[in-house]
Amino acid sequence: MLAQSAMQDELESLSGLAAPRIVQWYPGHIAKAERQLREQLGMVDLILEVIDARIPISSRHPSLAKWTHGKPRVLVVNRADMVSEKDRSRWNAQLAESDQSVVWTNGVSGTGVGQLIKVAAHLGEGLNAARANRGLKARAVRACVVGFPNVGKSALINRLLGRRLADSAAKPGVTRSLRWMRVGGALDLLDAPGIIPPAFDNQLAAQHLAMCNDIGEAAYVDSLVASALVQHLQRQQHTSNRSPLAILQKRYSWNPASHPSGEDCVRHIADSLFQGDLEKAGQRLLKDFRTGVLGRIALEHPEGRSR
Ligand SMILES: Nc1nc2c(ncn2[C@@H]2O[C@H](COP(=O)(O)OP(=O)(O)OP(=O)(O)O)[C@@H](O)[C@H]2O)c(=O)[nH]1
Repeated sequence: MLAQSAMQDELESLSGLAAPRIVQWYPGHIAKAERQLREQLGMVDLILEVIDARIPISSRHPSLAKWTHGKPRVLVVNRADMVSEKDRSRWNAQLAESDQSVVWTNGVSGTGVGQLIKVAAHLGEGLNAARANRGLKARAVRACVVGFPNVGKSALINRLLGRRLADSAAKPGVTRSLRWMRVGGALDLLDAPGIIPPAFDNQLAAQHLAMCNDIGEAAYVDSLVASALVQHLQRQQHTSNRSPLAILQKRYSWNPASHPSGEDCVRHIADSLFQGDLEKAGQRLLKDFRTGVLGRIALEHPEGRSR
């Protein structure tokens, strides 16, 4: 799978962080959805694997390659608007080395969706050429949209359909059942609920998913995840006055010289805005990150280092 070694490097390089513990639940409806999805995969021609541009390593489902048995997969890197152009081109260079087609999208504005339809149509032509050779009639290409919760699958499907059919909301676990939808005459789409592995062996990947709110039904302490996020940003060594840390300092009058650690930062916000309530401070900080108030921030980089 793409960048597995980079994933190890990236995640190991974070091991110095104060590590919040992420306890993941694997509720019955997710287990059922995964079972149904795996049954449907036999009927599918093409996988549209949607990942989060901020965490292109941690948001790849570890079992997908095994389940899809060499079927063509398009890597749909959604939330392209949430990372910088520089980060996108660094990832592009790395992703170009894999044999998967890669399309960057924005599920809200629809940027990249036309390209995605073109790539799917092209793969569909190959499929129908093979069918014609076997004396079979041409048919719509069947594509399945797969990914972690909250990465933007439903938003993308609505963009592909050109109308709002799939429920899309800023919280994980909105899509609860599988259903087929038709895009024009040439593409059938299977919308699937977000899937997560039954357990997270790698707590650091789980932290990244928690920071981005892509983890589905999991339990974690917001203040600890927020504090790990601040420490992560501190390691990225931005220098500009529009860097995430500079925005944080200005927004919360936070002085890292007197309050140096991520935990100090959360505590400072708690004391100054929330009468010492660390959880409210953690939630505010995570919201700032997730809504882009702190700027465009990629948490994972292809070189295997956080920056
Ligand atoms: N900034 C930004 N937000 C996006 C993008 N794509 C989706 N979103 C937003 O992210 C939130 C989650 O999107 P959904 O489409 O519901 O995600 P999902 O993967 O279907 O979620 P589940 O139903 O939990 O599996 C919504 O508020 C979307 O508007 C994107 O490319 N950029």
